[in-house]
Amino acid sequence: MVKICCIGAGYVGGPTMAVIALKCPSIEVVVVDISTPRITAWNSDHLPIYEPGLEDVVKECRGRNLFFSNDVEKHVADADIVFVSVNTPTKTQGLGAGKAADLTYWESAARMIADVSKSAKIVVEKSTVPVKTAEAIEKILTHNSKGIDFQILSNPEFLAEGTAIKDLYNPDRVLIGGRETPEGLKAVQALKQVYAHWVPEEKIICTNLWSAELSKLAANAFLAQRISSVNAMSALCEATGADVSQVSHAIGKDTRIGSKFLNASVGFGGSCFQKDILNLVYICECNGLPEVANYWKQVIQINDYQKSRFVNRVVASMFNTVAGKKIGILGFAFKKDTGDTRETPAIDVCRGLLVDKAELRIYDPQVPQAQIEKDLTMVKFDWENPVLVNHVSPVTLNQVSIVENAYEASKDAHGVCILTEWDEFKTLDFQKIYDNMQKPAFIFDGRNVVDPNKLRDIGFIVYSIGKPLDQWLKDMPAVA
Ligand SMILES: NC(=O)C1=CN([C@@H]2O[C@H](COP(=O)(O)OP(=O)(O)OC[C@H]3O[C@@H](n4cnc5c(N)ncnc54)[C@H](O)[C@@H]3O)[C@@H](O)[C@H]2O)C=CC1
Ligand SMILES: O=C(O)[C@H]1O[C@H](OP(=O)(O)OP(=O)(O)OC[C@H]2O[C@@H](n3ccc(=O)[nH]c3=O)[C@H](O)[C@@H]2O)[C@H](O)[C@@H](O)[C@@H]1O
Repeated sequence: MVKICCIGAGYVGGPTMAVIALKCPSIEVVVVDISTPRITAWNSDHLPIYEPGLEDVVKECRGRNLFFSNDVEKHVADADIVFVSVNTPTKTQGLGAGKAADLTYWESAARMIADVSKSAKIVVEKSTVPVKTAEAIEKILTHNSKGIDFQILSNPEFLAEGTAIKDLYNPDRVLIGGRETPEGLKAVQALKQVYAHWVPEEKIICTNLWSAELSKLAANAFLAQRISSVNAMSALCEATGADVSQVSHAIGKDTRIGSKFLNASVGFGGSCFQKDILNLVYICECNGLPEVANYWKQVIQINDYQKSRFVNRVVASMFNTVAGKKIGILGFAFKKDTGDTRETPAIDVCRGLLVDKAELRIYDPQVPQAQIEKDLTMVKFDWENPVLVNHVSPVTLNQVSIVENAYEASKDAHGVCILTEWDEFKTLDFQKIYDNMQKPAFIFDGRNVVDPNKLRDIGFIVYSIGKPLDQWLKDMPAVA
C-alpha cells in the first residue's frame, strides 16, 4: 500500500488529503501537524475549518485510510510520498520584510524530513513557494540524508476556499513539476498515478520544477490583477455614471476576456493573493527587474485604494464624521462560504471606521467573536512600511460588539456596510431593517449583493460599488 503523509493540516492539507483518501481507497493518507488543537479538531465532530462538503468526505474516510496525527516524525518516516503544506506567510522582519515569503516553517519541515527518513521518498511542495525553493529544499535534504534518495516535486494547489471540495473533485488542471532526470520523471509518474484515480489524464500537466513553482504565483497574480482592474474601473464608473456590473458583463462576453473574476468589490482578501504577489514582486526585484516588480505591485496598491475609498465614502456621506454613530457590519470573512478572515477587507474597513470613532455592530454567520476581536486588535504590518505597525487599542474594541444576526447588527444603526457576499444577505427583509434604523438610513454595499433601486424605493440612501450614485452621494464627494 502506498503511504502518503502530509505535513500541515490547514486549509489546503486537510481538504486535499481528505479528497485523495476518498478517491484512492488503496492509499493510506496521514495528515500531521505540530498544532495539537488542530489535530484534535480534525479528529472531532467540529472540524477546524468550515468548507462546504468537507465534513461528509472526512466522515467517510477518517479511520479507514485517512488519519490525523501529531506524531509528525513517525508518519513522515513511514511515508513513500511526503506532501509539505505548511504556511508560507510574508516575512515581517529582516531581509525582504514586507515582501519575501517566510520559509521558516518549510525549512524546519525539510530538516525534520531529512533527520527522520530511513527510506527513499518523494517530497512534494504543496505550499506556495518562491521559484527555486525546490533547489534549496534539495540542498537541505541531500546534505543531511545519509545517502537516501529524495525526489522533489512541485505540485501547487489551485483550490479556492468555500469551493475547495468542488475544486478538488474537478480541478481545471493538476500541475506537477519535477527534475528532468530519469529519477525525477519516475517521481512525476508516481504522483501522476495518485491523481489519475479521478482526474482525466489530459488535465494533468507535467513541467519542469521552476515552471510549476512560477505558474502558481503567476496564476494568483493574474486572478488578483483582474479584480484590481475591475475595481479600478468601479471608481471611474462612479465618477461617470457607468455601471460596473454592466461594464463587466459587456467585456466578459468577449471570449478572449471571459466572464469570471470580474466582480467589483470592496477589495480582495484571503491568505494568498497579497502574499503571493508581494513574493512575486520580491523575486522580480532580486532578479533585477524593477519595472516588472512595479507593474505587479500596482495590483496591491489598487486593492488598498479600494478599501480606503470605501471607508471614505461611508464617512463622507454621513456628513464627514461617523464619531459615535452606530454602523452595522454585515459579513467579516474574506468571501462567502468560509470562516477564514485572513487579509479580509473587513479588517481594514472596520479599522478605518473605528479610527473615525464609529460604533460597530458586526455579524458574520461563520466567524466567531474571538476571531473578529483578535483580527481587529492584532498588530498589522504595513507591507510598504513593514517596520511600522498599526495597532487598535483595547479601548477601541469597546466600540465593537459582535451580534447574532443581520437585524441585530442594523438595529438603531445610522448605516449598514455589507462586506461579505453571504447569500443570506440577498434575502433579508430590508423594510424591517429600514424601519429599525436611524434616519437617514444608509446602506453601503461593498459586494453588490443588494438591488440598489429596490432599497431606494424603501427609503435608503444606497452606495453600491461602481454603480451610479444617489444625488446624496454626489453632493458629498468622497476624497479617495
Ligand atoms: N488557503 C488556501 O486556499 C490556499 C493556500 N495555498 C498555500 O498552501 C500553503 C498552506 O496554506 P494553508 O493551508 O492556508 O495554511 P494553514 O495556516 O491553514 O495551515 C498550515 C499548517 O501547517 C502547520 N505547520 C507549520 N509548520 C509545521 C511543521 N514544521 N510541521 C508540522 N506542521 C506544521 C501549521 O500548524 C498549520 O496548521 C501556503 O503556502 C498557501 O500559500 C495554496 C492554495 C490555496
Ligand atoms: O492560492 C490560493 O490561496 C488560492 O487563492 C484564490 O482562492 P481564494 O483566495 O480562496 O478565493 P477567491 O475566490 O480567489 O477570492 C479571493 C478574494 O477575491 C475576491 N473576489 C473574487 C472574485 C471577484 O470577481 N471579485 C472579488 O473581489 C473574493 O471576494 C475574495 O476576497 C484562488 O482563486 C485559488 O485558485 C488559489 O488556489
